[in-house]
Amino acid sequence: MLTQTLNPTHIVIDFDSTFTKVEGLDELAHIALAGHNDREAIVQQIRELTDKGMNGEMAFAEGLRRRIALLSADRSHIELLVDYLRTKVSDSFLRNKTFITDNADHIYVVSSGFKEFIVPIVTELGVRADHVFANEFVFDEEGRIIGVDETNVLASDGGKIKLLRTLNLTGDIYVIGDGYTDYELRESGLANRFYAFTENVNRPRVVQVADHVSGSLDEFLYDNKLSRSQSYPKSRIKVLLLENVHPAAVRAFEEEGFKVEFLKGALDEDELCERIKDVSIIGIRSKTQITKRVLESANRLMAIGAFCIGTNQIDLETATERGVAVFNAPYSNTRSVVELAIGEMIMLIRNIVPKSNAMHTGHWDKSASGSYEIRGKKLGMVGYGSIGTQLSVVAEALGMEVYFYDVVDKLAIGNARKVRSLEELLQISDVISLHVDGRKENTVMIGKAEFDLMKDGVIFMNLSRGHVVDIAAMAEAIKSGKIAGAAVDVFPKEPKTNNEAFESELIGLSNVILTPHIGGSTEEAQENIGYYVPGKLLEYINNGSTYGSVNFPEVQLPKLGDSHRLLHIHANVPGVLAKLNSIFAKYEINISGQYLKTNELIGYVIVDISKKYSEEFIQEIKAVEGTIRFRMLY
Ligand SMILES: NC(=O)c1ccc[n+]([C@@H]2O[C@H](COP(=O)([O-])OP(=O)(O)OC[C@H]3O[C@@H](n4cnc5c(N)ncnc54)[C@H](O)[C@@H]3O)[C@@H](O)[C@H]2O)c1
Ligand SMILES: O=C(O)CC[C@@H](O)C(=O)O
Repeated sequence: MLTQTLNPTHIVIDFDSTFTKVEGLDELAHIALAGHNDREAIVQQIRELTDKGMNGEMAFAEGLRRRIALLSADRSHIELLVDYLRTKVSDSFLRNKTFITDNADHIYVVSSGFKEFIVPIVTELGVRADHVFANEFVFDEEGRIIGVDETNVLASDGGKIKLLRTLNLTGDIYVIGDGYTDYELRESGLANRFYAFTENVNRPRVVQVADHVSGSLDEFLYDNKLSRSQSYPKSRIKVLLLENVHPAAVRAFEEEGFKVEFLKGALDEDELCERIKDVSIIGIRSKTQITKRVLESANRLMAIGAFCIGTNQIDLETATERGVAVFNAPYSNTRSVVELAIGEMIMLIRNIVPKSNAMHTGHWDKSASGSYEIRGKKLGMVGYGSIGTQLSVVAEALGMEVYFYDVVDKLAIGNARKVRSLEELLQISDVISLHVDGRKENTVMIGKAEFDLMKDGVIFMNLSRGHVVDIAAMAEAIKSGKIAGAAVDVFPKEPKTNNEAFESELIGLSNVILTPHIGGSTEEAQENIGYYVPGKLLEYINNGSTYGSVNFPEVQLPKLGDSHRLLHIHANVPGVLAKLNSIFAKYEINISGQYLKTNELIGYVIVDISKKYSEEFIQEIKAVEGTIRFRMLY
């Protein structure tokens, strides 16, 4: 196994806000004061006293007595508190119950809280009752709390230090806690290390003096190479979400225990190179350019989520070569783009935009001249992918004759007709709509020559990618009357945020609808994407599955059973699998499942193995020539 045993190290763990997410005494007050007029004010007073004590800003004993005096609780409230605390055990402690149980002889809970509610909670997770050291309440005959057992050293200032001294533990002592009194054990010289525990609360003063900061128990166990529930602590996985992705995405990653940073806008290349250094997952939309330089700065990047359809903003080749998996949302906003395209073509063919603008300046221009129905008109689509095919169906339902040109031989839906060349499509269409992907080769695929081929008075729409059209040529075609109406949603240069100005030669031209790249920006689409993309990324991170990836060989893996999963990404050169297999044979590794998929650039091998293996075995796997990235899951 890759893990060491705890022996002869002892772990001393705090209870309130460490073992559980909350402060027991604060919660007891909340329960006991139910129905009391000043409940919130009193609980707040107790919280402030707790915080002062935890931050080392008030003598502990004084704070404790003042809190008890405010309490008004009895035994029945303690029972309710215990039930409540059962639901508030810190997630990482719950996950690592096996570790706690297996190492119970070396684990101590030392708390300034009270045994009456601590013992029932921690023993359920495997802590020995005789390893719990905490205060005890004094009750009156009716069971009301009237004080603290003053003979207990933990009721006095420096109580944790006095207590630990009496334990006479031999071997190293590591303290895990969120409060200053936990740090004092280290300061006193009794403990060797202090780990500031920040899963529930982050106290800057405590973090500042800590030897280490642990965002979860898994982090502590990982740092000390101890057996744990997570192969790599999720609290160390940093997710950077840019471009105002839907809050559902933030929630999905936070619920998973990842560290999430959220920005409304995009970042330029220099900023991104700096910010991406310690990021494991990045989420972007269409504006963030993930260039080769950005990828080379990304030391820990495992996956990119494009919260949109297009992935042309990502250097996919470099991402693949560096073993970074890319996922997008291929259908989540398709319908939104289609609906906008339909609405716009009707507005344009009816010449509504100049008429509406005139009305806003007080001009009434009632006339049918230059206004048409879309029924019976020829719609020519360039690109017959997800959006093209969906638009084809809706346009046909509105009575249009649909034609399309695609570089790939696509099956026509309904009565849509395939044409053999772009030129032919441009020549026959009354309405032309671009729905090609953003590959580099499509740069300026529509320029002066293509506009010249179009019918006079054509309606032209681009809701695909900005670089596909020569904007100067388009502006000329509008001014000359070749184009009678145009809708443009995407531009060669788009502002990074809503605060940046938009500049274009199309500004001010008649019967032109300009929209700020919002074809896919509906509440429905953004919410769909906000769930879909994190789902894909989490499947990859947690399970290794790459189904739906735009650059990785696709594998849909079964859930990890009672084994460890080894994920090996390597350059697609002959012989890697054979080398890996020879290492498995050499170390007599028991394999329960093996999967391999390759694409032009990389191979992706997934092997489920029994939990018994050595560090040397792992090192040898990592050293196989051609290895790009390696990780373990369990
Ligand atoms: N405006 C927006 O907010 C918005 C929203 C979603 C998607 N998009 C963009 O719309 C475009 C289409 O999206 P999709 O989901 O339908 O993509 P898709 O990949 O399903 O379809 C693109 C189609 O274009 C074809 N194609 C590529 N180059 C071509 C060329 N030169 N000539 C003819 N056909 C060509 C492809 O073969 C493919 O069938 C993409 O660029 C996408 O980024 C924009
Ligand atoms: O939301 C975006 O930024 C991009 C929308 C669209 O262009 C896409 O590719 O899905």
